[in-house]
Amino acid sequence: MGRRAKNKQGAPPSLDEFQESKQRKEEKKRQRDSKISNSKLQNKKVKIDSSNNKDKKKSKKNKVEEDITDIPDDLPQVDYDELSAARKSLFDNESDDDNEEEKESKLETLDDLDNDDLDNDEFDDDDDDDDDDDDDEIHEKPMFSDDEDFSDEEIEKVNAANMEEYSKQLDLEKEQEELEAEEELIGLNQVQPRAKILPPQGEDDDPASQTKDGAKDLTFIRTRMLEIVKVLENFKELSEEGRSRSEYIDQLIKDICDYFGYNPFLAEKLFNLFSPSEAIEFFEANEIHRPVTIRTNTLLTTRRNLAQALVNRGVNLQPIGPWTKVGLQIFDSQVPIGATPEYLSGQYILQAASSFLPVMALDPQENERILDMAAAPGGKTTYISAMMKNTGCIFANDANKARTKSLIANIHRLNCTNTIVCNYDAREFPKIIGGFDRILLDAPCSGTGVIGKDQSVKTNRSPKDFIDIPHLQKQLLLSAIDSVDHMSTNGGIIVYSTCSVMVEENEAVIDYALRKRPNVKLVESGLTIGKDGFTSFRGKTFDSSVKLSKRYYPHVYNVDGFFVAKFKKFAPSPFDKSKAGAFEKEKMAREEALKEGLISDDFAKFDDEEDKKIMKESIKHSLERKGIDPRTVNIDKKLTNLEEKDEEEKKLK
Ligand SMILES: C[S@@+](CC[C@H](N)C(=O)[O-])C[C@H]1O[C@@H](n2cnc3c(N)ncnc32)[C@H](O)[C@@H]1O
Repeated sequence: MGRRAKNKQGAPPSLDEFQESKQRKEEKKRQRDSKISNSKLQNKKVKIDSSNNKDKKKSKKNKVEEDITDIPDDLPQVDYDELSAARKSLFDNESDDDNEEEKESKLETLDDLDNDDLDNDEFDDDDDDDDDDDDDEIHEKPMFSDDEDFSDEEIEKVNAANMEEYSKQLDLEKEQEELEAEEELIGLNQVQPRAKILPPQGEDDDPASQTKDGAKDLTFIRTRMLEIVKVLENFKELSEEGRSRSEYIDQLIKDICDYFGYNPFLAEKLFNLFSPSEAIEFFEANEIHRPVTIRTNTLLTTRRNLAQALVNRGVNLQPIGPWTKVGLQIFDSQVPIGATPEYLSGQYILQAASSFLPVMALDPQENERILDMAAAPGGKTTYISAMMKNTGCIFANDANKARTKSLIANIHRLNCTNTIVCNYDAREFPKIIGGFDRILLDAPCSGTGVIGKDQSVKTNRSPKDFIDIPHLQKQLLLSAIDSVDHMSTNGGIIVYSTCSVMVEENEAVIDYALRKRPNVKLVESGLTIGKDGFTSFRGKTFDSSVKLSKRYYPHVYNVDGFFVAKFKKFAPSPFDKSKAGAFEKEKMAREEALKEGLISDDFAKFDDEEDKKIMKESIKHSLERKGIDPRTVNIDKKLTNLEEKDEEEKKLK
């Protein structure tokens, strides 16, 4: 786990707020950088007078107020005094403004809330303090107008009342601490000339990178990362003579591993996606949880009614942003969000904001036949169902039987009556059934977009994953394409999505599908936010239409890292009627990939010896569970029998 994750962070701001705050931070960072550079050039000790700082703080606050009044009309009016904000950026050497600190202190309470989507135990807490009085209040004091949906002002007014208590908690001590840290950092930059930031040639690391007891000095490492980024962005002027760009990059990646806790392979892969400074922003964003968000189940309620009910229970919330009419962001709550009567009766689902996007791109219509190929635990299936107003038919499939339990539970809770759950390897489609109007393939992936939620990704991913996973994704996508009806009146649509930021799992997969299935094309996703997909990456060029796909990053949009691409099938293909199942497809794909040199011989093979050991253990446990002493059974023979049976089944297939 990374250092900042350990110091558990509060929930960051809403998407719009996040982007505005980001712009302000960047401007301040630029000013700060030039200030530090000047001070270094002059090699003078910068004395920070605390009274000056107070003035500076005041003027900063005035500046923010000016900024707020400058918000264009088309953006939602955000009252910064009422909103929660992301924790102070690791590389932001100064506090943004007083409001930010105020927001931070308000958010301390949010540390208990976790945005682990649908399976979150914390939210499933049954400790529900709601009582009937609260419900009565809903009827006695309607807080929202009768419009179809509420206005942002309405929500903010109510939130203001709820948040008043928190807004009084301005933490002056914290402000002072931050100013001291700022002073210290400027001092550090001064005594360590930029020219000498790399360890001396031939030495493993700078002795100063360790504390007295031999541990990594994280303050030193953090400062060095910042300095290396500056050098890389102005290499000609700032690099040390005789040191190459790759030496700086190597050191930076080592520091990223030490500071944030990634394995070197993944750190480098992620680093390569961005400019050096943006990479640091990305790594930083992975240290904080994304905001807690819920999706209104419009089969049972409206967002306005839901918001009113939750606000009356003491939940501080706000619409996520203008791009969704069903999402609400939760700032904090006096009741467990996963156990309110509204939750239990299916009026909402805890769902990451980015998970709305593929369904919005799919744009399901009433009375259509839709396949959700990898559906568990059902966040997207239930949204599709709501968009179809419970008409038509959804096949919600998942290969993992255990996971279909939570899929079924969510479908029931959210009252989706147009859904059939099935449990196939989705590569079996269209052999099982084809001719769908639309298909969503929310593919299994490496999870590199959701590191903020699952820190284990930092150390678990290896080069093999980025061969095996895309290999499966490609087969699944071809199956999706072959299972769609190109004659569908309004459909013929396939949406491919992942919660990964890796090119191998995204652009490379959809480019592969375009090459293998010339009867599909990429079309506009209809999504109003997102960065364009890459059309080239590190020497690889993709079809120019790949630009139509959308990328989402935590540091840009304050949502999970995500990828969405929308295809339209306009002609049949010989594969539509293919009776090849998963086994044949895997075989064909493997042969093809071997020919193309995409995979090596040991690809997706198991270590037979290792495998045998595990199987023996499992047979032993299974005997014990049945009350049989394993010593009385010939386990080797049992294993051989099992292997023979397996081989026979394969042959039969
Ligand atoms: C990203 S998750 C899906 C999340 C889901 N769409 C949602 O919104 O709740 C990917 C899913 O793919 C499933 N999966 C993995 N391999 C599969 C395959 N070959 N066929 C079908 N499903 C598969 C996994 O069990 C996992 O539930």
